[in-house]
Amino acid sequence: MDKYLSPESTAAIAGGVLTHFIFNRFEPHRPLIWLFLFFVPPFAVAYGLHLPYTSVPLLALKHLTALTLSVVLYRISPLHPLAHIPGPISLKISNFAIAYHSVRGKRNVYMEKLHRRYGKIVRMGSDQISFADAEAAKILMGNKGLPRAVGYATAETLDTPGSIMTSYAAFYPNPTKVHAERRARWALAFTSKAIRETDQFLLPRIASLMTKIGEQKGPIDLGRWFGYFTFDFMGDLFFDGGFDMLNDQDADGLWKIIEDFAPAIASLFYLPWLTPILLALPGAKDAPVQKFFDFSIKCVDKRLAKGNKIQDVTYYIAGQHIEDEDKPKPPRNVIDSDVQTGIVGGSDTTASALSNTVFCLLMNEDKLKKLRKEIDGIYHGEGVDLNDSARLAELPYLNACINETLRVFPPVQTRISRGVPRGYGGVHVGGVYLPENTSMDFPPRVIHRDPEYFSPYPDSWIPERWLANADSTFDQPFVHNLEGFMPFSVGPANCVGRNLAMREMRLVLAQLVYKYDVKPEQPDLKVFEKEWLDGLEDHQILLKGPLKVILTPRSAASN
Ligand code: HEM
Repeated sequence: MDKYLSPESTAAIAGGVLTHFIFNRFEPHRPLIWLFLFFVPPFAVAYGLHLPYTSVPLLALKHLTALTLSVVLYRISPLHPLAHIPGPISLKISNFAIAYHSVRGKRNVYMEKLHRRYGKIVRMGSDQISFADAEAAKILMGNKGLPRAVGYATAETLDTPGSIMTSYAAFYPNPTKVHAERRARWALAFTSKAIRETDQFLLPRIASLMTKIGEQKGPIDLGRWFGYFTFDFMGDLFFDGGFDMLNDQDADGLWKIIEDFAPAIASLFYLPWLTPILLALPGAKDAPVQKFFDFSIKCVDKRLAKGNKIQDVTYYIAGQHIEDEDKPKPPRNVIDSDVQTGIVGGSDTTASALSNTVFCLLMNEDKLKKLRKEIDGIYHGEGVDLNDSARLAELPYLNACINETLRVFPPVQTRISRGVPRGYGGVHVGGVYLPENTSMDFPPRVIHRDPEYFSPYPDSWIPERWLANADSTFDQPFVHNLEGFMPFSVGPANCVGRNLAMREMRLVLAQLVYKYDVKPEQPDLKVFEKEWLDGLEDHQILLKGPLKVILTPRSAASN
């Protein structure tokens, strides 16, 4: 006992608790300050108590143990400001646990389980909660809501400060203003007229996709082809072309790079302090994310060299539309980070939605037939060109299939995030108090499958629930509350590419279903389903296993 209560032990333990207090109160972010706080106190104790310096390692061990224990006990204690939010102890102790689930890619399934157990609000980290409540989401992401969580600092490197995503994050002094400026430029690129004009790239890309998939011999991974298509289209949209994955099938291995960095980026979101440390390590320059940055910087170089004659998305986000010489234009690093956000955010999401829609149709042959009947009907009955986006937008069953996929398998599965900024003073919502520095995820997948918003069979893919008079087709009380549908998020920072994505998906699905008979390579649907669901990995980017299908061109007779 004496040993533990010796003056040096008492001083080391007090130092550990004091260090915890300093971390908690001032949140120092610089690794040098941490090193100072970890290792200087043991030296100070040795010096103050006239102990030999050989005692420092043991003192350091006691200091760090006391610090760790103090942190852990505080985080699970009733004194913690998030103590009123239920959740498993393993998650309360540290953000490492949720970061681990993010690396594994099963955060979606895990969060779903936790919400079923604990309710709409779950503590999932020392300063993190998951909030599966549509009303709260609407308030907290609305016009007077909160900015994005500090986790977006992960994307802040010297090369990429402040994309449209990160500019709206809680660590900026005035995120609302900074984001509104960025968003205004982006919005110009996504007006209805601008979207219509993208048909000049979109339609040839879809034609190429349809031809290429038809040319392949044997079963194909259709999800991969959707990825090539959406990526090429983003190249057209941002860089006046130049990506050619449909032709070279990703000879540069760019999809692989994105798949490689997704788990790391997803988990670092919960540990933003770790990013600068990792970036300082030797070899960081070879990290997959750095390769992606290098690639996109070269693309921006080439695009900017072409000047302001091309009115693509980069034209607006680079401020090439600003004629007044005196008005400031976005700096190059902002253009780079905006472009990076756009090409990943616009390609992976749409490819995921397309792949999941095809998967669901393959699992439900009757619904695939129904969709085909609708498409054949307008093509043969009305002579509608299947490039006519406006007409496709009116098709009830096509839209029902897409919406139902976005509901059951939203491409952004569990993390639309917001944070209460430091110094903001905390917020009250739906009877819950969220102190400052709280980060929260709104998980679309969990909200969309809540029977309070969609019922009956909220986990099942039933496009009929989106049709007029749907209530009469169900044998149980019918709920269809669009407040609980947010695949593109809500509020001033919702998805700017929503209408374009819907246009892409309608065109691709209509033409695919019209032109090809699609069957899963795996004849046993139970196995096919299991393999597909097991292969879905939620790393914010939704990674997918192969969607192996056999395509047969529909003969003129069967059309
Ligand atoms: C099915 C396809 C898509 C889905 C499900 C989707 C979903 C989302 C979600 C959930 C957000 C986060 C919003 C928030 O934090 O509140 C977002 C933001 C964003 N998306 Fe999409 N997206 C899709 C396609 C696209 C496309 C095609 C583009 C265009 C290139 C795009 C560009 C963006 C941008 C720039 C933001 C940031 C908006 C802002 O901060 O103001 N997305 N998207």
